[in-house]
Amino acid sequence: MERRTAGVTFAARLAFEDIRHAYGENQTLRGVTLTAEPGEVLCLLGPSGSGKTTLLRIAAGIERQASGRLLLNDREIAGPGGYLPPERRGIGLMFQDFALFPHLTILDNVRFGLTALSRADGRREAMAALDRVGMAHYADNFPHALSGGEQQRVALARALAPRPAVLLMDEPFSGLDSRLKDSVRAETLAILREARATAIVVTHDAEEAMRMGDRIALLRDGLLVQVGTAEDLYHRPTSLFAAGFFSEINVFEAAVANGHADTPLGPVPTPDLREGTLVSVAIRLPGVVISESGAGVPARIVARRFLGVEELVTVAVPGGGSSVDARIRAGQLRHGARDVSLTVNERDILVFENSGQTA
Ligand SMILES: Nc1ncnc2c1ncn2[C@@H]1O[C@H](COP(=O)(O)OP(=O)(O)OP(=O)(O)O)[C@@H](O)[C@H]1O
Repeated sequence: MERRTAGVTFAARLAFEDIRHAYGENQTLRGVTLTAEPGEVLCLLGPSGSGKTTLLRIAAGIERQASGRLLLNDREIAGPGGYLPPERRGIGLMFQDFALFPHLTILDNVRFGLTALSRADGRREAMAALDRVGMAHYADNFPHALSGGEQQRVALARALAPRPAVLLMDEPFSGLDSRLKDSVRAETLAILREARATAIVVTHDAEEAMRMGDRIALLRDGLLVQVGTAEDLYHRPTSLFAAGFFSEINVFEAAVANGHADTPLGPVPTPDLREGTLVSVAIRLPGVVISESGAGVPARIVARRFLGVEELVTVAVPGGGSSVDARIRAGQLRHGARDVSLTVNERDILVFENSGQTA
């Protein structure tokens, strides 16, 4: 009997080439070019409505793009040259609610995608997939007997059982409570690594993207803003938007004068920018250092919020107009402290030329 995924290499390259799509007047994707490399976990990150799910639906073949090409291992699977229907792509899907069929056993749920196999082969493959996620002993149970995290693992087994060349996951952990989320996420990542699957994971949570992704593709309004490792996006964001997505920041607008941009926290050198250039200076919250004695910009504490390990402090800077936020180690500042001075860690300052973008 023919294997449904026969001929497909496990761990494939999936390339989006200038993908455009619209729903009526709404331009959802405006030319996205992006490649998921074999065996990597690529996270699609972006705010609600940025086009992440649409891109995933196009990859799966549920949606057909208006223009552009989709290539699986250099073979065009959607585009002017042809269109391969979803069931022949060897691309697996795991959606947000990962709904298991309540009336089927765990084994039958996993076997569901293996209909091209003989009964015995289907059972063997499904058991192997369940074993991989540590759920083989639940094979004869029904979904309602399982916790949310266990159900998620079964859903992962179901998605991996047909050995997809690429696995697409849309907010796969959003249904789990936050305590469970961390462990299930770590387990999922380990299973993806072991299966050496290429995976594209959609999330709107930057920390989740940093935890899971070998690389992260940041989307906004249907455009790819930046793609790179977590370190690239955190340390070298190319826009104020990217900076604001990966860290909490204070933002100050300024015009470059005498090689500096003036901020309420002091002048920031801008050696590469022309005089008069309008810039946004972003200062990460943990980069604002507060002390009760010592040099720095004088400021007054206006609010403090205890957050456990850290404390969120809001200070007013005389003549600064707006307030400044800082994240400090809890207990570092005396209870009742009022007049303080501020300095800034250089590595937490980012300067962006203004081009009409907002955080
Ligand atoms: N079937 C549809 N019909 C009409 N408009 C749609 C449809 N699907 C998506 N859209 C619109 O396309 C845009 C992008 O949606 P998409 O779901 O791809 O974004 P997203 O980044 O995944 O957002 P979220 O995180 O909220 O799921 C949105 O403005 C959305 O309203």
